[in-house]
Amino acid sequence: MTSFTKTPGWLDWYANPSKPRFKLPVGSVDAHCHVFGPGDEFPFAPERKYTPCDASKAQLFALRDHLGFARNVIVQATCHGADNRAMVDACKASGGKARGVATVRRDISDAQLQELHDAGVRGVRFNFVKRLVDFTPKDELMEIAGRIAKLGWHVVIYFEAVDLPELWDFFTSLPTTVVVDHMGRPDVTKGVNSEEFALFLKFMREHPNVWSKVSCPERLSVTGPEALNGEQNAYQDVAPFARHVVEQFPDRVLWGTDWPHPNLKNHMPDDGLLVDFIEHIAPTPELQRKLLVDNPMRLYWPEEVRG
Ligand SMILES: O=C(O)c1cc(C(=O)O)oc(=O)c1
Repeated sequence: MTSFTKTPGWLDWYANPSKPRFKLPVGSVDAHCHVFGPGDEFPFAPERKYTPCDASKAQLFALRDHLGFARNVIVQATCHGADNRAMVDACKASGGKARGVATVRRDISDAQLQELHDAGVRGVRFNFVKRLVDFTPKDELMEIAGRIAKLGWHVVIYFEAVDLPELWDFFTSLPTTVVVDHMGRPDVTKGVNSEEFALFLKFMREHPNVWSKVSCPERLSVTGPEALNGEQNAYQDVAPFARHVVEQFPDRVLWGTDWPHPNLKNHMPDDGLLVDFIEHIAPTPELQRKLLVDNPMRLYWPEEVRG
């Protein structure tokens, strides 16, 4: 029995997901997923903004195998704050099949950074979504970015589209590869030709060090239909956004399930059907291979990539 009480209304991850119809390329990477606790083993952080259900490494690895992925990139979830133990434990237990993205504070020592590196961490996450984290001063983040750059790591940024103008100067002065979570959370009701999305595309076009995860249609969608009950055309309002980014920047996109899908309010998607969504955003075998294999391998397992 866990000693934590979930946030009221919390939706647990979908049990018994379907087998995807879409056949993932060999060596595909789920490049955005999390572990939650288990809370009794790896307590959630006191400063967290939500308390989730447990989602263990064994459950993540079972999902990986069921869906047909070869590897995972485990991103530190905000409910664990800067306590990376659950994520690090999962990376170490994966037998080299998982790499990690950590959250660190400026007081982390060089030796601790090296320990994270040895466990498989290759990036840090800076979060600007106000419902998830308290504000961290930009000079602190820049100092961290300078230190992790020396390890060859990158910075993952999570923000809402409306905040991009204010964050632009900070983002464009980061000294590393910069990976945007969930396409910078566009408001899909504004349409793919909106000024807001144009700014995001400009951000990527003018800065070749910026990559994007084309993930989380279930989070961004307003009209669905939801990836449930065998739906093969889920999230039609999000697909044009993701497809646009994939086609414009085929060598700088990543895809992930976002399992166990923190903070969804309306529904919990069937992860098998989420995988089927990939064909709608990366319509050719070449785009699929880049999105799911070549790009994540280059970023997270460069030592295994020849040339
Ligand atoms: O939109 C979210 O609620 C969310 C939260 C987290 C996290 O708490 O780390 O991560 C995500 O990728 C998305």
